[in-house]
Order: sequence, then C-alpha cells, then structure tokens
Amino acid sequence: MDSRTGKKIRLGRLLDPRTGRAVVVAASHGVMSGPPAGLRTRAEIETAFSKMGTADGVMVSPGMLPLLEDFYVGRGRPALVLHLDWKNHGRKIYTPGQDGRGEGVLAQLASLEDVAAAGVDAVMTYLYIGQRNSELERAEIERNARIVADAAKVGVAVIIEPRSALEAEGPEALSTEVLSLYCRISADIGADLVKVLWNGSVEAFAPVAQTCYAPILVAGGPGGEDEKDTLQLAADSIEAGAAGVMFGRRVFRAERPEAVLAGLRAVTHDGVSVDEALARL
Ligand SMILES: O=C(CO)COP(=O)(O)O
Repeated sequence: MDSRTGKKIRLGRLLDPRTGRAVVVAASHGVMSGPPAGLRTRAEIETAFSKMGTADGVMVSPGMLPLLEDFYVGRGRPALVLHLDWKNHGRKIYTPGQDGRGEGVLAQLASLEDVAAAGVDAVMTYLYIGQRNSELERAEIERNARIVADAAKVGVAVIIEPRSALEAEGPEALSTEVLSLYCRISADIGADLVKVLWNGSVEAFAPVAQTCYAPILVAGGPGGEDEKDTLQLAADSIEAGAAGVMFGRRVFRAERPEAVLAGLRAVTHDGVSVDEALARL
C-alpha cells in the first residue's frame, strides 16, 4: 500500500474526474479576519452550509469541523478542504527594523497526521513571498515544502496559494510576470493545486495558467451581489486555462447561493456561456 493511492482518491473527490475541474467554496475567512459577514454566528454558518451541498469542495478552519461533520458525510458530498494556517492580520507592508506583521508570518494549525485522521481531502496553505526580509521568505518556502512532504506521507492533497507580501504597494504584485513566477514556484514546491488571485483579464491570466503545470483555482475576492459578475469571473478563469474557482464571499454572501453554485457548475464543468447559465437560473 502506498500513500499515493490516498492522494489520488482524495484529489478525485475534489477535481471532478469527468472534467478535471472544480467549484470550491471557501468559508474559513474567520481564522484570519474575525467573524465574516454571512458566517458570523453558528446559526449563520449552518444556514450557509445548508446551501453549499453542490460544491465540489468546501474549505473550513479546524475549529469549524466538529460543527459541520455531517455536511461532508454521504455519497456525492463536497470534498473536505482544510484551511491549514493562520496568518497575522496587521500592517500590509513590512517596515525594515519592525516585525514584519502582515508580511507573511504564518502558523500551521494542525499536523498532517491529524488532518488525515479527520478525513480531510486537501489542505490549503498560503505561500507568502516577495518579502524584503528574506528570512521570512525562506521560512515560508521551507514551511510549504514541509507541508507538501508531510501531506505526501499521509496521502492528503495540497493547495498552495501564493501571495505577494508587497500586494499593498501596488498593482505590480498582480502582474502576469509576478503571478507566473509565484504560481510556478508553488507548483515546483509540489502543490497539487494552486489557488491564486485573478489579475484582471483572460489575456493577463492565460500565461500564468500556461506556465503553471499544476491545475489552478481562481479566488473570488469581495463581491456576491452581482450573480452575472461572479459567473463571468468563473467563465473568464476557465477560458484563461484555470481548472476552476475557489470562491468564498461571492457564494456565501450571495442572495441565492444555491443558484450561484448551479451557475458556477454550469460554466465550469459544462462549458455553458454566462448568459445561458443565467437564463437557466
Ligand atoms: O479562498 C478564499 C479565501 O481563503 C477565497 O475567498 P474569497 O472568494 O471570499 O476571496
């Protein structure tokens, strides 16, 4: 027996084997930013999750898992994705001589052995790079490489989300060149999937997807009010070569989360146009 079998089975629960694509919902925002609108209370969490059953995967924090075990149980239920790390939430920009808050100081919240025992299919970890403090950058590369190695031993898939520590300094943090570099580093460290921010257009994103041999999931960002906008982002992501989306606020803050998920599935898995998907809703 081999842990590669475990990883293959778990990845197959996340990326639909028919299409190689996935619609994943992220619902773990609280661990970094406090109670998020739409998931503030236990009741809100339960209501939100009652509408997410058609996602290919749903991401939670370790503490949410005991509340939501039953959500993941049963045939055809969403894959269990665990947000593996906490990140400090402070100043966005490192100031030389200060402590680098906001620049990528992260803590791993669980061992991979415990993660596997809890039934997790994939973990998501951030990879903060681009720091002026190269020791922080080295720590992040080593941390992610260790997570990849630990996850391989227990057959759990790894999603790495590379983030620029210098995001707050300007738009170049999302340039095609920077995102291509970061996504490729993530794949080369050994990510099974790479999750990344959208950089604005199919033209700007396509080279990122082309040069990252690990499948890419595009993150959503703020939003949720405009269903068409959410479906268009998914359609553009697929057109640019992504393997799917990992949207949070755009789903759990939507007025009709189930309809939005149905639309995302149609666009992502079935290649349906945005207008057609909207008409079907
Ligand atoms: O995965 C995510 C956060 O970890 C994506 O969430 P948003 O779509 O709300 O940005």
